[in-house]
Amino acid sequence: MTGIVLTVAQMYDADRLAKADGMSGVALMGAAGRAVAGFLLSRFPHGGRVLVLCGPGNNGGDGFVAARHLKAAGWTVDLALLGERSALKGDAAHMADLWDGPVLALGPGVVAGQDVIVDALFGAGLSRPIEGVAAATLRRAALSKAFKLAVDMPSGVHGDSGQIMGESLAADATVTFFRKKTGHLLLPGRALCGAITVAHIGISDRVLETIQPRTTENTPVLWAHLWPWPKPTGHKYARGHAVIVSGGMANTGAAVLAANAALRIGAGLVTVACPIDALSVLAVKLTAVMTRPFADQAQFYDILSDPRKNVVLLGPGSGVSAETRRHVLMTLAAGKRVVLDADALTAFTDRPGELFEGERGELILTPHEGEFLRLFPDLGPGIADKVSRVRLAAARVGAVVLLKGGDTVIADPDGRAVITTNGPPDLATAGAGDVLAGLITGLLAQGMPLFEAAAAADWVHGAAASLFGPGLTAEDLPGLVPGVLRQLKDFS
Ligand SMILES: NC(=O)C1=CN([C@@H]2O[C@H](COP(=O)(O)OP(=O)(O)OC[C@H]3O[C@@H](n4cnc5c(N)ncnc54)[C@H](OP(=O)(O)O)[C@@H]3O)[C@@H](O)[C@H]2O)[C@@H](O)CC1
Ligand SMILES: [K+]
Repeated sequence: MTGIVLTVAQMYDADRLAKADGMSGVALMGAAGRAVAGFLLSRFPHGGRVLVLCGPGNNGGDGFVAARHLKAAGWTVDLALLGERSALKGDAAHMADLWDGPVLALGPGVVAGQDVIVDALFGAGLSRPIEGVAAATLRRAALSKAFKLAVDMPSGVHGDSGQIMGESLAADATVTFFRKKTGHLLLPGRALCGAITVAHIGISDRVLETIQPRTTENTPVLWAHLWPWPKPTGHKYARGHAVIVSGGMANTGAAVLAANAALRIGAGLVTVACPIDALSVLAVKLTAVMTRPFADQAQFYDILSDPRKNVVLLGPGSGVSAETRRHVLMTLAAGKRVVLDADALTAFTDRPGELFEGERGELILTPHEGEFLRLFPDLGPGIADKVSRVRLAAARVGAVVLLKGGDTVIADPDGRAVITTNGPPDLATAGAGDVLAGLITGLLAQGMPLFEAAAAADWVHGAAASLFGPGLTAEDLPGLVPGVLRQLKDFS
């Protein structure tokens, strides 16, 4: 059960189920606080001076535990609490009673040259924007050169959405418990967590059988077993035939990027279908990729009629037009596996229903945020976290939806979702989306299931970009794929 990510509500369920199974709240909190202290003891073996910022709930309770262990290990510990000590309840009150040092009143003045700041103000229970003295203290702490360790979540980051509520404190590292939460992986939250350690605090994995989480971090564990490695007995026709529809003469670049990517990731054959005027341009740019011109709809349909052509990518460079719309609808009706990107999505602005009606083959949509909002104007960022939004869209259209970004989310209509975290910022470059669409198309040609193909392609895209680093352009990406495939082959 690797890579599983929980919502805040699911984490509270895990807590409840662990307690029903005999774990005590004090034992859980004791383990959580010990894990925080343990992180610092191994990171700073010579000790130091630490400030522990404690909030009024159980996140603060973890802070009291960590403070006690650090003091016992010889650290100089300053501890500051938001609110009255007498207002603490339950396990947090118990842990505060075990703390035998002074308790300062929280305020900016408590930040005073410490080596480490432990942020145990708010975790899963953050319920409104941070204001007042808590916000002022976090702002002051942000100016400190101290190493900042967040307990569970950086305070101010919402555990589900990763959004900042009012104020926040960027951490150098975060210690969370049992499993990561979606807010650790979605932006901007992920950027505030630093390196994340998941500590085991005695909750059994068995609780997951009841909780049935549906979200995972995108790693090869999810899909490497389905990777379509070529077989010794195979031939190119067994590896599928992808069709990529190009735009006209002035818009061939996107299809070229996608076609090269599809071939690199292993599609047996790739044909770029193009308007007649684009043929001479494409013929110069493509060698292993075939070209096939069409003059009208009948000829376009003729290209689709070959049953060996099993997947079609439309959208990159195709133009937002009635013709693009017609091509999409014809391809869907032909029962092919279809990848829709860019203009093929925008062409259905205000009429997305047309995409989702009638009999059709398997479909995946790969919008960026703007394209997503054109198709699903009621599923904007304001309504829920990104995972929930994409999941709703996928269920509505009965298609896999991949919403791009630094925190790409992919959802299947059956409710599964993944969050991709390996893409470096260098991927924000022209044409990178065309390469991604091509990678997905190439895996679909080889018969990989849609959801896993999208996740695998997105991960390979991120890994390829990471191999290159700064200065990356989209043209570099297909050539980096073999290096990633070699790593994957060792893995699987
Ligand atoms: N689940 C588990 O298995 C385990 C969980 N553990 C730990 O428990 C943490 C969750 O604890 P929690 O539920 O007590 O929530 P927490 O984050 O302390 O905040 C709630 C308090 O803050 C207050 N408050 C909220 N927002 C506020 C604001 N903006 N400004 C001001 N106040 C605000 C809120 O007030 P209220 O909304 O009730 O008025 C309430 O008093 C979790 O992150 C982990 O660290 C571990 O011990 C191990 C096992
Ligand atoms: K915190």
